[in-house]
Amino acid sequence: MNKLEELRNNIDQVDQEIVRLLEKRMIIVQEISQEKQKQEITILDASREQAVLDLARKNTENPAYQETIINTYKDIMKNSRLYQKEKREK
Ligand SMILES: O=C(O)C(=O)C[C@]1(C(=O)O)C=C[C@@H](O)C=C1
Repeated sequence: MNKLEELRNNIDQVDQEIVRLLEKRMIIVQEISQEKQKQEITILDASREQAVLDLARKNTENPAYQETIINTYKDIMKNSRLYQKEKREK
């Protein structure tokens, strides 16, 4: 295996874990969504999103990766809101 293939194999393994964890996160999002619907709470909670971003920043060890990881989290939460919105419309 050449170096590029080997590195891409490493990414595939990490991605497998990421997908597993994202699915785990979505199961919780689904439960939160139902609970917020029951309590008639809006989907967007800006202060909670800020807290999630603060924690992600704190958990990032290498400052060089911070911006990328924060942007990824913004995307994750944007899609989490989209999922919740689509569920409510059904
Ligand atoms: O914690 C919530 O209330 C959620 O709906 C979950 C979540 C998230 O994906 O982390 C999504 C939307 C909210 O704006 C805040 C956080």
